[in-house]
Amino acid sequence: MASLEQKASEWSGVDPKDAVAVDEINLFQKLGLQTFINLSTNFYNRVYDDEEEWFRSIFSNSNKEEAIRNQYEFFVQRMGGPNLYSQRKGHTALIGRHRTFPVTHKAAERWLHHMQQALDSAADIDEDSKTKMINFFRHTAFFLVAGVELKNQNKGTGCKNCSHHH
Ligand code: HEM
Repeated sequence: MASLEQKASEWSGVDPKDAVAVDEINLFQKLGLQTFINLSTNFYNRVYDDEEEWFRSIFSNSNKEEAIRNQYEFFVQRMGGPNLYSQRKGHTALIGRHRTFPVTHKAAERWLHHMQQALDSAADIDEDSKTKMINFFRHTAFFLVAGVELKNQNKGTGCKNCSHHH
C-alpha cells in the first residue's frame, strides 16, 4: 500500500526534496513574524470572501481571527521560528485536526489557489522563499487529502498509528 508520503508526492506533483526545501534556510529569520501574519491574513481574507460557496462554507464554523492566528503560528513554528503553535495548542496533529473537514482533491486545489494569490500579492516575500513555501504547501495539502481519507476509512477500526503521522 502506498504511504501517505508517496501519495502526497504523486498527487501534488511535488518532489519530496522540493517539499522540504523550506528547511534549507530559516524562513522565519529571513522574513520575520509580521510577514507571516500578513500572509495568513491575506489568505483567510480570500477564503472568507470566496465566491465559491462550497469552499467558503468549509470555514463557516471557524472564527476568522482565530484561523489566521492558528495558521501563522503553525507556519512560524514549521519554518524555523518559536513554537508558538504548540505552546498554545499542543501537538500539531494536522491530519487529526482536519478530519472533520471535507479535505478533497478539489478542496486542496482551491486552498492552494488562494494561497498562491496571497503569495503573489506579498511584496514582503522574495521569489525564492515563495517557491519554497508553495512547494511545501502543495505537498502538505495533498498529504492531508491522503491522511484524512485514510483516517476516515479506518473510522471505528482503531488505527492506533494514525495519530503519529504528523
Ligand atoms: C487541503 C485543503 C485544506 C482545507 C480544506 C483546510 C481546512 C481547514 C479548516 C476548515 C480549518 C479550521 C480553521 C481554524 O479554525 O483554524 C483548518 C485549520 C488549519 N489548517 Fe487547514 N485546510 C487545508 C489545508 C491546509 C494546509 C496545506 C495546511 C498547512 C500547510 C493547513 C494548516 C492548518 C492549520 C495549522 C490549522 C489550524 C488547526 C487548529 O489549530 O485547529 N491546512 N484547515
